[in-house]
Amino acid sequence: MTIIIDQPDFVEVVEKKVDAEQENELVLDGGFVVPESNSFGHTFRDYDAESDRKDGVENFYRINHINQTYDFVKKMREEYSRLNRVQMSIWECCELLNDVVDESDPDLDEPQIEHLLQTAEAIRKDYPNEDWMHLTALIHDLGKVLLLPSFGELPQWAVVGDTFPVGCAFDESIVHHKYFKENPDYYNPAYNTKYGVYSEGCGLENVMMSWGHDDYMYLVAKENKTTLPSAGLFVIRYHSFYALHRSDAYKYLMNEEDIENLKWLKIFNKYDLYSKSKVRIDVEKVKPYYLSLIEKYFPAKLNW
Ligand SMILES: O[C@H]1[C@H](O)[C@@H](O)[C@H](O)[C@@H](O)[C@H]1O
Ligand SMILES: [Fe+2]
Ligand SMILES: [Fe+2]
Repeated sequence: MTIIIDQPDFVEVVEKKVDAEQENELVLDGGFVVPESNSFGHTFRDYDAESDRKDGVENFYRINHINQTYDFVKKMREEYSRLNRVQMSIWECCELLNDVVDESDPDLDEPQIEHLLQTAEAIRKDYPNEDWMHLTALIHDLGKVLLLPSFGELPQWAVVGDTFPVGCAFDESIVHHKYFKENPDYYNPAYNTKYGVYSEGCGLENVMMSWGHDDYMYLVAKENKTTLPSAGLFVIRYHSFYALHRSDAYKYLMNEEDIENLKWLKIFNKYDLYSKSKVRIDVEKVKPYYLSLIEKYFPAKLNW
């Protein structure tokens, strides 16, 4: 059995069938083995597969699509740019994430810290010299702390799930697109055309994305003056933007720098998605390595 995975147009990414004993798996990036199914036995990101999680995930997207409006996002960005809630280190935040459950994810019901380490360790194996990618992977979902009381205890629909631009038409490729019909922006002529409030090649940094853990963590990293390269910040900020990195929608909003950074995002996504498994990482064993990266790229305490 083979599964079809969108091919990123990046030379280093290759997929090939492996030998008979691993016949259910695909090799990616010259080492990473892409499992055929998630821990529930379904193909990844199958939002229609019958499972215990299906209805909950669909209901999540219904509420998400109804409420993520241009005005809502604007308010949230203003509110959270103040970063006046908590002071803590990156590692402290990783530990906090253990208390978080993500209701949007059909592929994962493990504690979030497992997912962070599984993603980071998988990338580290295949890209040993790109330490900034290891750290990017470790922190990419930290913004999910928005669900916790000291960060405003936002509802799931305002924190997790795939993201998409607001202020222009919602692309058909977005998961459960039909629920946008209940979003007021869907009927607003200022926001419901191809470009909406944007223009061709304006650059994603000028586009407002639905509010959630991606944009929040990007703000935290940037405002606390991380020295991660621009590709790392891009990965954090757009890793849930599946319409772009999976379906090639909204490409006309990108500028040159976005096009470059998208190559890394496509690589990152394979690890973010397919490393979700029941294989546990020994946290204490890998902790010193990640602490050294945190020290290299971040201040000891950050404002959140
Ligand atoms: O359900 C998942 C989960 O919330 C991830 O953290 C996010 O990045 C994905 O885009 C989403 O599909
Ligand atoms: Fe995420
Ligand atoms: Fe993730």
